[in-house]
Amino acid sequence: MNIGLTGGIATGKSTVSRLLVNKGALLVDADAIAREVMLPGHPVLAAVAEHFGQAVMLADGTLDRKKLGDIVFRDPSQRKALNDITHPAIRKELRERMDVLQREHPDKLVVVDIPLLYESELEHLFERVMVVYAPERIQLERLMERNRFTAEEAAARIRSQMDIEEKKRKADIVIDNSGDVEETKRQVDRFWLQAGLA
Ligand SMILES: CC(C)(COP(=O)(O)OP(=O)(O)OC[C@H]1O[C@@H](n2cnc3c(N)ncnc32)[C@H](O)[C@@H]1O)[C@@H](O)C(=O)NCCC(=O)NCCS
Ligand SMILES: Nc1ncnc2c1ncn2[C@@H]1O[C@H](COP(=O)(O)OP(=O)(O)OP(=O)(O)O)[C@@H](O)[C@H]1O
Repeated sequence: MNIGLTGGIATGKSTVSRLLVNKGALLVDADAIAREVMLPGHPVLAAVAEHFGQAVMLADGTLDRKKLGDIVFRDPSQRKALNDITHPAIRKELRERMDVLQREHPDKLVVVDIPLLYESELEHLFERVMVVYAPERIQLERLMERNRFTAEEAAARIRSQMDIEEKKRKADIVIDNSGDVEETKRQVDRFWLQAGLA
């Protein structure tokens, strides 16, 4: 069995995926793969440097993530360019890892955490989609706190994704993470029972 796990930036996807892993689920993490393809030596990083120029590279040959983020979260056409370069490789790796885990562990729940699942129209890959929800006000607060972003920087990132209310409407399963983590854990436990995984 598999689920796609999504939500908005900083709504709590990592928090919920950790709770699911603690219960025995296996995790594929798109953000982690996105970081791997940006490591020195990877052709995706070379293509990023080619498109955005040396200004987004640090002296040691690694990506200046802050600089690239400032560009792409401000400018939709540059964001599209980055997505066009990175997403095919991320998607391929994601599918491969998901297939291997499902083949090797047919009895386990495979959770695939993808921030841009709906934006990239990847619903068809999953039996069900779980959305981790928190209203935009809380999303903004947590994002500013965690990343030390200004309100403007945090809002630009939120605006670069589909509205969290729309994701909630599309979801097969909603985990509301606007309360404390204990409340979220209770919802995850309930899902686990209802899905027959206990
Ligand atoms: C622009 C980059 C370098 C900024 O790095 P930074 O360390 O500041 O952020 P990080 O990678 O931790 O991402 C944080 C969150 O931002 C959001 N986000 C990232 N990229 C995008 C994007 N292209 N569009 C919308 N939201 C995005 C996601 O919710 C993600 O969880 C980085 O996000 C990146 O390489 N993005 C392109 C790949 C991608 O789309 N990743 C997200 C989905 S797999
Ligand atoms: N229920 C909660 N109560 C208070 N803080 C929370 C709660 N859930 C998550 N947080 C905090 O909010 C921030 C965002 O959570 P988390 O990293 O799980 O979100 P995410 O959706 O995985 O983020 P991203 O989209 O950036 O990958 C973190 O600093 C986390 O510690």
